Amino acid sequence: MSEADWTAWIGRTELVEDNICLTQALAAAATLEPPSAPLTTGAPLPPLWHWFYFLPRAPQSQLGSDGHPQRGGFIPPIPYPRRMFAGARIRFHRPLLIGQPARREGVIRNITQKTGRTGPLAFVTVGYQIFQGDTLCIEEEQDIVYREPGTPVPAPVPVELPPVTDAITRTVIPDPRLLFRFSALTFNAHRIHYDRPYAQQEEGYPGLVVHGPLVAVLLMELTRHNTTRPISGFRFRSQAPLFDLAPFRLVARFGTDQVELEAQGPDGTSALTATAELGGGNE
Ligand SMILES: C/C(=C\C(=O)SCCNC(=O)CCNC(=O)[C@H](O)C(C)(C)COP(=O)(O)OP(=O)(O)OC[C@H]1O[C@@H](n2cnc3c(N)ncnc32)[C@H](O)[C@@H]1OP(=O)(O)O)C(=O)O
Repeated sequence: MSEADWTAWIGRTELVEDNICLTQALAAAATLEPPSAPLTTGAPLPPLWHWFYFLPRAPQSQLGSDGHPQRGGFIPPIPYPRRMFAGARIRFHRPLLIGQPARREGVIRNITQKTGRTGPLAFVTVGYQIFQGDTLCIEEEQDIVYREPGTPVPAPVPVELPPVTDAITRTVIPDPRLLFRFSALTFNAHRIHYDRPYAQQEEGYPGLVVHGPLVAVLLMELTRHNTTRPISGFRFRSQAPLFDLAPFRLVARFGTDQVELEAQGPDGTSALTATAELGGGNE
């Protein structure tokens, strides 16, 4: 299938309705262990937790061998086999309220083909708007990248990371239980996150791959628990994969109106960078 055929997907839309149910928020809280008060019906859903709703509904018979829904429905039929979450940009207008229905309108915004250091890359940019009633609560753009089979990725060689004195840090142990729970919360059956022989033999990774959105959520959690200000925006880019083979470090540097965030791999690689915008200031 040619690139021209994929680009016919630009403008394709998808509507998903859901209830921002308490059960799912409690499952997320059990996984992420926020230090704040337990969530209740009517409370605001923490930022980025909308990823635990509007879950994929492809029947089992319509999953691809990688575990994702077969392409060619909403997502274009890019022929490259290896899918990764590359990044996202999000604006939070008003928190979603737990216990109320919501709807997510999606659209394929763009499809671009590039050649990276690792080989050909096809980026699909998906736009989302999430509403409760008539109120636009969240706007988001996600970049998904598709890659050809490549040479196996070597395991990172852990080094002693330099101490950080001007930032808040947290070390995360990405064990398979955490990855499994995050896959379950997002109903994401992609086998690179839980099926080690598949991740190693079919996609060439040295271990289970840590979800980019999990790292982003953990950085958001670090941010929101260290400020009283609302989060008005968030953007991140996954630059290198993290694996379940060794702990990684989260770093949050608070500025006046924004927080610069980073996830550092065990070898010191900057695996994911993000920026959280703080609202409620003097703007
Ligand atoms: C959920 C879920 C899946 C996952 O969570 S997978 C785990 C999370 N994601 C990752 O670990 C991805 C980590 N990133 C990478 O491995 C590399 O960035 C990637 C995507 C393989 C690209 O590396 P390259 O070395 O081949 O690319 P270059 O640095 O040479 O750049 C080439 C052009 O591509 C643009 N680009 C690169 N990375 C990104 C990115 N993350 N976001 C947007 N654009 C990117 C780069 O700017 C270059 O563009 P030019 O226009 O300047 O040529 C699930 O599946 O649901």
